[in-house]
Amino acid sequence: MAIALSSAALSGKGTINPLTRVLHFDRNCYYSSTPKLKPIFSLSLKRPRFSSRAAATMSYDKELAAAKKACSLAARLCQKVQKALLQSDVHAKSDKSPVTVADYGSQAVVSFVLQKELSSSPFSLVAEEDSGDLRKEDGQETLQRITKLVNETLANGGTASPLSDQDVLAAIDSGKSEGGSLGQHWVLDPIDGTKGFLRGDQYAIALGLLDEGKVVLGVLACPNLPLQSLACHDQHTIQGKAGCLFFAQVGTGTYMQSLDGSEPRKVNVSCTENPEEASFFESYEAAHSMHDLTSLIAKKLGVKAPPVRIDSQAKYGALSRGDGAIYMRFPHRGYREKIWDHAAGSVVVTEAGGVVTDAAGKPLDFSRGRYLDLDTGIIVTNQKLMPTLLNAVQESLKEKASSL
Ligand SMILES: Nc1ncnc2c1ncn2[C@@H]1O[C@H](COP(=O)(O)O)[C@@H](O)[C@H]1OP(=O)(O)O
Ligand SMILES: [Mg+2]
Ligand SMILES: [Mg+2]
Ligand SMILES: [Mg+2]
Repeated sequence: MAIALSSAALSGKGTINPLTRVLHFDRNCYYSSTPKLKPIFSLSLKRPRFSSRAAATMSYDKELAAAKKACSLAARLCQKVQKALLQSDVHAKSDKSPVTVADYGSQAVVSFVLQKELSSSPFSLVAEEDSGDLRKEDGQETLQRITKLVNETLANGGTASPLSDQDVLAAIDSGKSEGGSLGQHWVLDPIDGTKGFLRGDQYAIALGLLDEGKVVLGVLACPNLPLQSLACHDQHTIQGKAGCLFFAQVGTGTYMQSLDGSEPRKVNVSCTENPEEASFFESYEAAHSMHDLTSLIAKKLGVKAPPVRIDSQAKYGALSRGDGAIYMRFPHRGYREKIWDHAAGSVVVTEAGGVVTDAAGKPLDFSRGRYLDLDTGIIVTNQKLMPTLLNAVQESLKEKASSL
């Protein structure tokens, strides 16, 4: 099927801009049985701590409900800021302050809501932002804007007593945990895809929970992601509603609902086995992932469709519902991946039947602190395609290295 997508279409707006790209998507089909792993990569789907699906379901229900509430409220805050940003003039768009306000505001809201909803449990949060700049003299005006925004958002969510500037700083700074392999730690990217946020395109509020170093639940709020599959859009389709909330709990599958609260539906990754029919996602920003390398891999695989380039962990969400079949991410030399950029996304995809590994085929290890210690890149696809993808990745990396 040939379809056309524009950055405007992907961002949930109704116009097609001159950057419209023609894309081919595989037909969506879904896993119905427990996926089996091929031995080429050393992944374990064992779920320690749980002896049954029921036990897994019971274990994190309360945490999941709190995480969904926190991310939905933070998404409202971000939407409000992005709307104001897009209505402002061109000069204001290159100003970084709106995204700063939304980043801090989102982190404060998530932190506050989790602590309030789960007040009887110890709280540890590994989050991207800290309040250092807001505590400086020239940060006071920004802090006041953030506090106002946070209070407006929480009042809409039913919290009556307003927070002070100091409460907001404390909520942001509770994200300083180092994580690790012991106990439970929340992992938050308050706005993942800041570039997309500023452009008016895709971004996500990404929240995961680690238990003994494993991601046991994840929530991805994607305010600009269309509810309909990206594979269903064409040039002539009027853009439908946008705003998706993906959530997954280990052992129970992945679900998606609209951010304004529709009934959740179970989602599954694409089951295509033929790489020629597969489409692949990658970063919109060439500075975040090597587009030349992914194009070499795609050529080797025989992928016919051009890449679908979108920002943020919205890629994991879209992949979990089968909008495309592959996600490849190869940051430039020297970049260190952080756990908050993949924790929520990885559990959303794996619970939908997908596999997430580094370029050597190893599972991502979230137990080593704030950074992921991995080999070269991150690749994501369904169980059947992974061995083929891994081969193509490793051959392409060798070719690239020998051509240098
Ligand atoms: N130089 C870089 N290389 C790779 N990723 C980056 C780089 N700079 C920022 N990022 C992070 O990449 C992620 C989004 O990438 P993409 O949209 O391309 O998938 C975000 O987490 C973004 O951080 P941030 O959360 O601050 O936006
Ligand atoms: Mg990020
Ligand atoms: Mg971020
Ligand atoms: Mg950032």
